[in-house]
Amino acid sequence: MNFMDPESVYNLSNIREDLIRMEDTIIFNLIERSDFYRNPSIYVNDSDKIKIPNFNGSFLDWLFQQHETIESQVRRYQSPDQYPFYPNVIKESFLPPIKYPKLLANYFREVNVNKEIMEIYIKEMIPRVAKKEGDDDENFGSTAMSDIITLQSISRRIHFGMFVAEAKFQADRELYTNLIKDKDIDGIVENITNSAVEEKILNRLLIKAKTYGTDPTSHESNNKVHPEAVVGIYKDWVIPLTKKVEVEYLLRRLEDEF
Ligand SMILES: O=C(O)C(=O)C[C@]1(C(=O)O)C=C[C@@H](O)C=C1
Repeated sequence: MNFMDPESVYNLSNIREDLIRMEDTIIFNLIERSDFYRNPSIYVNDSDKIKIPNFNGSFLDWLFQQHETIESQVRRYQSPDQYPFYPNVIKESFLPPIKYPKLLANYFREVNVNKEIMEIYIKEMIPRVAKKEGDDDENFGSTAMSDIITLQSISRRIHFGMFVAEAKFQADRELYTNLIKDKDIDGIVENITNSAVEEKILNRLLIKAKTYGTDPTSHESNNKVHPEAVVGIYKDWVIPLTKKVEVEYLLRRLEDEF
């Protein structure tokens, strides 16, 4: 899809094609992260572990905030598929704003589940992916960089739920308008769910994770990241959070009349 061409954005098969491409990025990012220990010290605000001058937060917070401040100045967070983890560190860009056409309802910037993504990533995903539990390998910078790239790729995928939601709304305005008026969350969830598509995604992920994590010249299986871990991450969090974004977006959809 092309953000300058709204019709291409409201096409569900175009959106799903992009979601499939993102699977590759996310799997490779998880494989990169799996090369490091769990390194719990980088996720806690504890000066006995890592002392950061003039900063209240974890080492990951510190590094990620520097990134978002810089990236905001090259317009990263103007793009409708990019949502900051630390909205308060965002700066204006010295570049002129990019003039995107209207793609989503006017409150779309307020739908941001990155806080939840961050918590789940640290508590649930990292333990499933990291090479070794517990021990710090002192690769704090590399590990946190790998976390930033992985979190950004997962966040982009999940917030794509808004394009999915908008496409579904436009395909059946009457149905969704009634559900939204009734605040019928269960009805919305039921209608946005396509179990066959979900099953296909999980089956494909298992094959991709096995393939990408294995040396193609070797016959031995030496998976870098457990393929079942990737499937579990999608099944338990990535798809449910995408649906949560869809529901949050749809529940407010009648605020905007376009
Ligand atoms: O493709 C869709 O229709 C979506 O809503 C996206 C998605 C997903 O997260 O991949 C979420 C819910 C559907 O059940 C199927 C897939």
